[in-house]
Amino acid sequence: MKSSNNINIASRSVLSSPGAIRSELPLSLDAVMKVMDSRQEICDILDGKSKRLMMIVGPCSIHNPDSAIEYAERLRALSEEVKERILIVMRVYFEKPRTTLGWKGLIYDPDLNASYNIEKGIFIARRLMLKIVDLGLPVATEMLDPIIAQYIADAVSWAAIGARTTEAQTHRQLGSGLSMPVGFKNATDGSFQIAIDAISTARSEHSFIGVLEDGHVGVFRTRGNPYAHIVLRGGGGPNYGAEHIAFLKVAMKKAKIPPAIIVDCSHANSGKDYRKQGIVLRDVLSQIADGETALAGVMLESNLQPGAQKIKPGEKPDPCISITDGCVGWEETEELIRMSYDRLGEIYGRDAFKTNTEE
Ligand SMILES: O=C[C@H](O)[C@H](O)COP(=O)(O)O
Ligand SMILES: C=C(OP(=O)(O)O)C(=O)O
Repeated sequence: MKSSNNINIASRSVLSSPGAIRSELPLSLDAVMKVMDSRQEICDILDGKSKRLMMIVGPCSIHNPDSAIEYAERLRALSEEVKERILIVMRVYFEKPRTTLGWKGLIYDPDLNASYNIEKGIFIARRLMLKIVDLGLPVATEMLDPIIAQYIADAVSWAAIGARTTEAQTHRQLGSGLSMPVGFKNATDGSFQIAIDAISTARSEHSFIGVLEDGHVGVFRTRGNPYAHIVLRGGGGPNYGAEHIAFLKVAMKKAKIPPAIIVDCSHANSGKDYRKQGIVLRDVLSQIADGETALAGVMLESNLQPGAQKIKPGEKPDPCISITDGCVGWEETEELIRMSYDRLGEIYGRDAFKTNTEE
């Protein structure tokens, strides 16, 4: 029969519902407590109640679950050592927003060969997130597809809305209903007004259509997310300098948004050169030393090995090197985190952090 529909659809298939996958891979009570506790720690940092620096650290994208676990084990051990002054949250990114075309992340294409076994990708991603939570590391991820959020959000402590989607109503609505603090990136051209608008929007109530636990379509009514905040990622040059922060704070005040800012040391802030992330981090720490209290956290793109590689058809990529943006390697990651720990001790004095460990 002639149809006016699905002209450009090559095929469709059923995907297990969020509820089905979540009950096959449930979050234990202990994991729920860990997620809730770390979300609260992040809120305390964003509120300025805790002087700790949040460091969101990890691969640009995960393409090999075993390497991600090895990375998480190292990061977990280090996070224990620095926890008095730094809250480490691991970047566990499974969805990549592309400028044009490219691999879209482990959830979309877990076999890295354009076979797009999305159901397999969701299982791998959720299993991995649960393992990382069990290890004791809070998880950060980008929420790109609003439906995918239903499959993984319960394991996530900090969410990002990326530069390419911050302006979208869909993502602002999604952010308004997320249970964890959500960071909106500034636009790819470097302007931050769309992020400020996104934050005000996500802090408000919304009604929209989404997918329910059982896979049916439903209407969601949200309360608004009081912990929507900004992430500066640069664009057309860096935007983390003291002059940018001062300018941004005026705009945030005007929009009645609390002054909590995260600086992404990668992307356009490093000119996409992973070796420059340390420069950004050091600048942020200097601003904190100069008395800037709005800088709540930083993001570092880091992997077991430094740099990036291209996926070659028919070849397995090195499991320890990024297949998206270049990352600092483990050695430099450790150095940067330890340097930040020492610097924060110098800035605030050792006693300033006591309340965080005496709980
Ligand atoms: O963080 C990753 C990338 O910067 C983002 O996904 C865009 O990548 P692309 O410009 O290579 O597509
Ligand atoms: C895609 C990312 O960043 P942005 O949205 O800032 O490009 C990312 O952090 O992986």
